[in-house]
Amino acid sequence: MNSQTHETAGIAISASQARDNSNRAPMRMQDEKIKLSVNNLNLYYGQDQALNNINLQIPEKRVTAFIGPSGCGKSTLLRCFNRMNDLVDICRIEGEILMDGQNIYDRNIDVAELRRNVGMVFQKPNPFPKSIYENVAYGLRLQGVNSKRVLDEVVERSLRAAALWDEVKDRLDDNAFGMSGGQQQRLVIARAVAIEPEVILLDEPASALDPISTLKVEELINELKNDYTIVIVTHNMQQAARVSDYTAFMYMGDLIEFGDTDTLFTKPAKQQTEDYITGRYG
Ligand SMILES: Nc1ncnc2c1ncn2[C@@H]1O[C@H](COP(=O)(O)OP(=O)(O)OP(=O)(O)O)[C@@H](O)[C@H]1O
Repeated sequence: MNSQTHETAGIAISASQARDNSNRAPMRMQDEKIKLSVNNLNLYYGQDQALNNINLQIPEKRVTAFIGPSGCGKSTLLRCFNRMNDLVDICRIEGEILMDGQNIYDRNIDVAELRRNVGMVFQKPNPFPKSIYENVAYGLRLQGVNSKRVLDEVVERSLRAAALWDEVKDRLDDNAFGMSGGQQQRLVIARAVAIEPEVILLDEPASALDPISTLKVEELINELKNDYTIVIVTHNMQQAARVSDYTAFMYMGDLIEFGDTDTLFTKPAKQQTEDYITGRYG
């Protein structure tokens, strides 16, 4: 063990244990198909620059985590992938983000269509004040799907995908507000999955949940990556080590280091990454 690995031993053990438990093959970026490619991205809120020349490639059907201290730009970068920042008047973007080779910031991009392909789940579960069934069916109804047979199928499939079906199948007509916080968060994930996006963005999806619900959401993320490209923002480094295949460490709007999660946590290339994962700041 070299000195760097020694110094990061606390996290290194958690990361490797987490990976031992998950049967994941070692990840190599050169073997991956790239889903999202961030090229020379600068983002400003008014006069303040929040992202500085970010270059990053997000592999398909893998989990990529963004970590870093509060205010470093993790959520801002995440929100670039479904153009949520368009809703902030003072926000301005330079550079490009390619999804399957197409710049999502091109003038002719249909942003509503983009957001159907890039679903998003927030920190606080936000079900609609409707039944469990109608929460999941919502996106399809918006698309004009009214066939009960189709909706029934999609609702069941999505709730199964979100590991929630067995818990709620006998109370689909109950209001979603009667569910626990952890169930609500899985319901919101089912709602996102129902419209079959290609990418799912998760912004601290477990930070408002108890440890058991957190574990369920983490297990769910591990399942979902079979079908979806997942990008997750988390404050919790053990969580990043447990759920992600690749990790990006950000600091003050810069992408400091990006790599496969094992390497980043056990042999970080940059001193700043090592300082952060060993708890020296943040
Ligand atoms: N809507 C906004 N208007 C102006 N500035 C913003 C806006 N949203 C974020 N910022 C600023 O951009 C910077 C990055 O914020 P961001 O929320 O992306 O960081 P973060 O790493 O996700 O933080 P946290 O972990 O605390 O959620 C911060 O300085 C923040 O104050």
